Amino acid sequence: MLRGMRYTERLQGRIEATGSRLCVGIDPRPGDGGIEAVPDFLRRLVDETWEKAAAFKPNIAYFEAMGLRGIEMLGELMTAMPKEVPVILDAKRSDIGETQQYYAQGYFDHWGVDAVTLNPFLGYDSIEPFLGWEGKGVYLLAVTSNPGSADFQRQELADGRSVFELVAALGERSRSEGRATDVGYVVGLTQAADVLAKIPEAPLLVPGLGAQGGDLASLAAAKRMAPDVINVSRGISYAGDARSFAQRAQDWADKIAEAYA
Ligand SMILES: O=c1ccn([C@@H]2O[C@H](COP(=O)(O)O)[C@@H](O)[C@H]2O)c(=O)[nH]1
Repeated sequence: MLRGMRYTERLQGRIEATGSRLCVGIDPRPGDGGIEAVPDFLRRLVDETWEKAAAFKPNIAYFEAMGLRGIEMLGELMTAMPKEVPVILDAKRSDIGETQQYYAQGYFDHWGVDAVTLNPFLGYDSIEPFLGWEGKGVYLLAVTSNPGSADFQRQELADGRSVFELVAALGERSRSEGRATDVGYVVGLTQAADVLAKIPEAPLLVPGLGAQGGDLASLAAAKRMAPDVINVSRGISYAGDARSFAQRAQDWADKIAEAYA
């Protein structure tokens, strides 16, 4: 990382350098080869896609599911990552501030990830331990891509705002306090249509393209300028067609670029 650069500046630089807003999701599912075939899968996925990737997003769940060897593999993956490509660890962490300090230290300091997803349900003091890290970013879950986002996140309050706008207010607070860490939001593409206009300028991590059937039309209509990245996991790793990882990544990157043109 260049000294003094904020996370979103670095991400914007990567988007401009590649012309791509594709975030390559890394969610390994051991197949017939078992767990020991996973490192080779990870190596091929990264080698074939990094030049087209604005970011990588390993989801920690898939590594934890492989036990201690899986955590070791995530460590090896972090060591092997091309330094040009920001890594967003999808961990969706949430706890009291005292404990969150240790997650922040682990992910930012020891593992060296550039950004992490957080669940904001415990409120501002729970995200604060992540906010003092120069060059780092957090993405707060605002409107997730699953149908259950209607249960809380999209509920309307008495003053007409939606709950996800309270999440956006946490990021605004962090900005107004001049915190070192950049705050963005997770907005599922499957739920994005009415949401984007209410979070116009913040950087978004947008999952839901590919296997979940999200439609890029809502992003195209929003004419967004922020350094958003759009995640595709299964649509690259497990599309079940004859294309290589590289071809699939290029195809998604092109479609996303068209939506942002
Ligand atoms: O709202 C959310 C938040 C996170 N995810 C994660 O993104 C990927 C999506 O995988 P696909 O295979 O491209 O569907 C996965 O890691 C999810 O846990 C999400 O889908 N929605």
